[in-house]
Amino acid sequence: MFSFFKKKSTAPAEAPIETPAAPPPDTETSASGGAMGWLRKSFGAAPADREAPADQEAPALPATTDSTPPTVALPTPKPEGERQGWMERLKSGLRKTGSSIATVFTGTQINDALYEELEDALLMADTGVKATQHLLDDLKRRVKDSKTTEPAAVKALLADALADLLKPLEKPLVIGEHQPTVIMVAGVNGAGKTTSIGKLTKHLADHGETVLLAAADTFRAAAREQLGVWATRNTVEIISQEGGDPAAVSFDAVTAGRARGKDVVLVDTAGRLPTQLHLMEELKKIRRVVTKAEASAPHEVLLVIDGNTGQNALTQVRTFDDALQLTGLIVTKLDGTAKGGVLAAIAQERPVPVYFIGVGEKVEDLETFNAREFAQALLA
Ligand SMILES: Nc1nc2c(ncn2[C@@H]2O[C@H](COP(=O)(O)OP(=O)(O)OP(=O)(O)O)[C@@H](O)[C@H]2O)c(=O)[nH]1
Repeated sequence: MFSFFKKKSTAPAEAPIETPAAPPPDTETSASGGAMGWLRKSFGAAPADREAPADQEAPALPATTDSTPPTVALPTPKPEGERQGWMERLKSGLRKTGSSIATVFTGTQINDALYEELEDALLMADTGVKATQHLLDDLKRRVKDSKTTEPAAVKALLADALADLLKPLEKPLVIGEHQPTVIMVAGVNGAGKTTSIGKLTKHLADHGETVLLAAADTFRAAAREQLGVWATRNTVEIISQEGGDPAAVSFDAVTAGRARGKDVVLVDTAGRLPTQLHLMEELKKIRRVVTKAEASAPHEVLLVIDGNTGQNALTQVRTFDDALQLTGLIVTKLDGTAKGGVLAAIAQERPVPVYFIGVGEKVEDLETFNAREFAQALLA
């Protein structure tokens, strides 16, 4: 599945633990735990040029025993069979979105009717007015330049236009530039946060990463339990507390992650609607308090969006980005959705990088986002 890179020494696996109540967020704590093995790797290529928020510009945590610079490399090529398998799942997941677009190209002529039909199909796929207009203009230019006369060839040109539009969203998640890499995850209820964190944890753990999970949903027992299951399954530690302040749990987790030499701290937050202003304030507080625990953190602020929600997902990206200065997205549930065009809308209107896309509930159904693969799968 994901591509991981070079691994240095590994430490023995730790037993999963449930920690006691978190300390107050304003107090520096020294959590127990021995030093772990150090790893330096990345999910892929160098970061794209999205500006880091001002409060993320503090120097990186120097607490590392590893003199090797972080690996920032291109994704490891997947074995042929594995790659094929993913493309098949992606294609089948996107079939509902793609089929109505693909039907447009079954005629014999390239004329206004074709473009009108295409416009309708793109809008129906929740591509949004701006991205639809952009794609149509770009496509017409490509058709003219290439003197294309076959509708089937126009479909290939649309795939090119779509891949170019989506390209700025393609960015790998880099792990290893900080010790630990602190990743905060937010999203509306049921978007797939905990599942995506679980899948990420599994892949990180499978590749020898030491992970600490923070169950910052202190109110919903089921959410903590769900995260706890992933922690146990992957033999990683979890900081969990019933009731109390989610920011305090996050603070404790980051402090413990530093003290125990973890590679990654993943903070799972409670689901909330962007319209619930007090809960959005709570998220901002978690972010601030994480920075108190580690000046350079959070290194990633991810929003998980449900691909089924189409244009609503774009609204969520805007609002959460304004509140938290997002560094990346995970788009889930692209399987069976007729609204997969929303990625084009995001690329056009709020291009926050898409680190992963999900096309199912299984671990292998979450993969890194590749613009060309996505465009090809959509118009297959
Ligand atoms: N079909 C499909 N289902 C998914 C995908 N990702 C997650 N799910 C399912 O979506 C449901 C909600 O996922 P959770 O991970 O619990 O969502 P959450 O955002 O943590 O939810 P809250 O804790 O309530 O905010 C679960 O049944 C998941 O199995 C996906 O890519 N495709």
